[in-house]
Formats: sequence, structure tokens, C-alpha cells
Amino acid sequence: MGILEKISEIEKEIARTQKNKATEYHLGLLKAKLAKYRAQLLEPSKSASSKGEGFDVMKSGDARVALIGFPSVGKSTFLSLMTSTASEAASYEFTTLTCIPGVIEYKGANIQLLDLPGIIEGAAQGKGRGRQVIAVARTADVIIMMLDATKGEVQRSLLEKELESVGIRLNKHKPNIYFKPKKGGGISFNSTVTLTQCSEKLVQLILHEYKIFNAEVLFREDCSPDEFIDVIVGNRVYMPCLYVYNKIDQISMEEVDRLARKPNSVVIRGPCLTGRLPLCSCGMKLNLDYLLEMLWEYLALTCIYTKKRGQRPDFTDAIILRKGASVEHVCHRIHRSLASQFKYALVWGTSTKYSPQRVGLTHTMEHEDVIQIVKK
Ligand SMILES: Nc1nc2c(ncn2[C@@H]2O[C@H](COP(=O)(O)OP(=O)(O)OP(=O)(O)O)[C@@H](O)[C@H]2O)c(=O)[nH]1
Ligand SMILES: [K+]
Ligand SMILES: [Mg+2]
Repeated sequence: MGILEKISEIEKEIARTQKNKATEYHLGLLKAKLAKYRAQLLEPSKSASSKGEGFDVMKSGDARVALIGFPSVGKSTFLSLMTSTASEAASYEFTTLTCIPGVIEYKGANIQLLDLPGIIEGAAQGKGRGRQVIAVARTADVIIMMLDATKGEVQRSLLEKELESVGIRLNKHKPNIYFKPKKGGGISFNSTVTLTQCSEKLVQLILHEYKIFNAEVLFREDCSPDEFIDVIVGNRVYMPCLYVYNKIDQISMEEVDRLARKPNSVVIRGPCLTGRLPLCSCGMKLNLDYLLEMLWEYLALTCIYTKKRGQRPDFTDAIILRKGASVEHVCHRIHRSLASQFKYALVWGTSTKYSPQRVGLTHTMEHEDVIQIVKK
């Protein structure tokens, strides 16, 4: 039996197994097996065809956003609208065949937006250019999942399943479980909270399935067996995802309203003049400003302002960094050798208790902090 068949067998068995106390261990074990086979599936295949030419786009700018969606949902239309790059858009599927980068300039940051080929069910197993697309998605800071508002929710759950199956976790945080394989001593299991989904026995069973017999496990959160498996397997990426419903000119206002209220979602319309609602009438906008605001929030970038001694901070030119960036990151951004000449820094803002506060290189900066660096 091939891996795909094994996976499908297990999925079927999970589907037909009723979820209750008596089947809990059996289900946990099946899930562990499933995760194992999926991991095997993703191991780089030896054939050259799986390596996609045109997909190796250099990372540039302050953050990267990947456009993921079924064919012809309007990804390229969106890229052409948001950036100065033109990506061919047409009414037939698979118009885009490679990765097309564009840049969104927003609040002083350069956000790299990647247009990608449409993906379909089975993408993770190599259908279409699914594997290449997903490999690019893994490198993004945020995924924009573009959906055709006229197509219903099934596209969304299919895509979520595809990404889920390759270890991409959307809008979830890393499970708060301490896990450390050991050389000996058996399995030590502890939890700081009451567990309602996992037990010591289930944890042991799952670990044995992965041939782990010695480890330290500490649950600091009431996690599910799937989340525990994610921790064991390890190579998961936790990524914010913004669901963008496009082509809302084709659906009723009630439906637009319903979609707009869904969590993590934005509704937009491309600049299409053939829609039912004429452009720029009845207050119906493209809604792109709102999308950008949300995207900015999801990217969680940190803007730092610098200040020279005795002068006011320069609010016109922010240094844009990832969340959690340190004073050292700020130094590197200003000048390559600044960190080596660094004596201390004064920081004003929410990251410090006092304003200003004297801090060292390891201090973590927060959004809109002001920094003055003092050299040796
Ligand atoms: N009615 C309507 N049509 C739109 C909208 N946005 C895009 N389109 C049309 O949808 C079709 C597909 O657009 P593309 O931008 O090529 O879609 P894509 O997702 O890049 O497609 P592939 O590259 O083939 O995966 C084109 O005919 C667009 O003009 C919209 O908001 N409303
Ligand atoms: K298309
Ligand atoms: Mg396209």
C-alpha cells in the first residue's frame, strides 16, 4: 500500500470511529499515525519536476505576504491593484504559473506581496503546482487566503485542510507544552492545568508510536492530542491568516454582511465593471483600506523611532522590525558596526518602566518606542 492509500485508510477509520471515552486512545493513536505518514509524504521527492522554476523569489522588504487561493478567485487582480507590479489576470483558470512578487508600501514599511498559481484539492500531495505554492506559503509572515464570495465555504475548508496537512497552522499559537526527549529515565509527565483532552496514558501511547520512550513532558495548557503531536513532530509553522472574500459585487448585500462578520475576514471587490453593483455607487467601496489596516495588524510589525541627543525624535522615518526585536536588531538596522560600539541606549515608550530608561542590547523593543543610542 502506498502512503496516500494508508493516509486515506486512516482518515476513513477516524471518520467512522465515534468519539467517546472508550475510543479516545484509539483515535489518538490513529492521529499520530496520520501525522507520521503526512510527514513522509512531504519529504523532498527525488524527481526534478517537484522543484519549481520561477518559485525562488528573494525575500525582500520588511515582511512577506503570500496569496493563496483556488484558481481564478482574483489573486492576480489583487496584486496588480495593490502594487505597481502587473500580474496577468484572465477569466480562465491557472493564468498564473509562477510566483510574482510585488511591493505594498504602507506606514513606511515595504511589504512583499506574492501572487501565486491557484491551488486545488490535493495540492499538498503534488497536484498542480501545489507543493511549490505551499513551500512558498511556509516562508510567509502572513497568508492572505483569497476566496470567491460566490463559491461558498467549501473552498475555504478545503484550503485549510491542505495547509493543515503540511503542518501549517492558521491563526493558532504554538501549544504551550514543554517537551524534551531524554536518553533514559522513562517518560515523566506533568501538567500545570487541568487536562480535559489528554491524559498521561494517551500521551505515553502517542510517544510510543513515535518510538519515544524517554522524555520530559509538561502541559502548561489544556491541549488536544493533535496539538501534542504537533509539538512532538516539531516542524510546524504557526501563521496568521486573513480570509479575503473577493467578488462581492456578485452576491447579495445580506451575504456580504454575513461574510464580513466572520472572524479574521475581510470582504473586497476587484475593479470589475461587469458586476451587479456599479462601481462607486451606493457607498460600495473596494474596501482595500480596511484590508490594509487588518493586514498591518496581522503582520504585527514594530515601528521604532530614533532620536539624537538633545533633538526631537525623527517620526518621519521609522525603523520597521519584527515583533520581539531587540535593541541589537535596531543597531544592526542603523549600521553594521553599531552594536560593537554600543555603550547603552535610552528608550522612551511602552517597553520600559521609566521614560527614558537605560537599557542594554538584549532589551526587547515595542511598537512606537523611541530610542537614543549612546556609543562607547
Ligand atoms: N466580478 C468580479 N470579477 C473579478 C473580481 N476580481 C477579479 N475578477 C475577475 O476574475 C477573473 C480571474 O482573476 P485573476 O486575477 O486572473 O484570478 P487568479 O486568482 O489570479 O487566477 P489564477 O492565476 O488563474 O489562479 C478575471 O476575469 C477578473 O477580472 C471582482 O471583485 N469581481
Ligand atoms: K485566472
Ligand atoms: Mg493569477
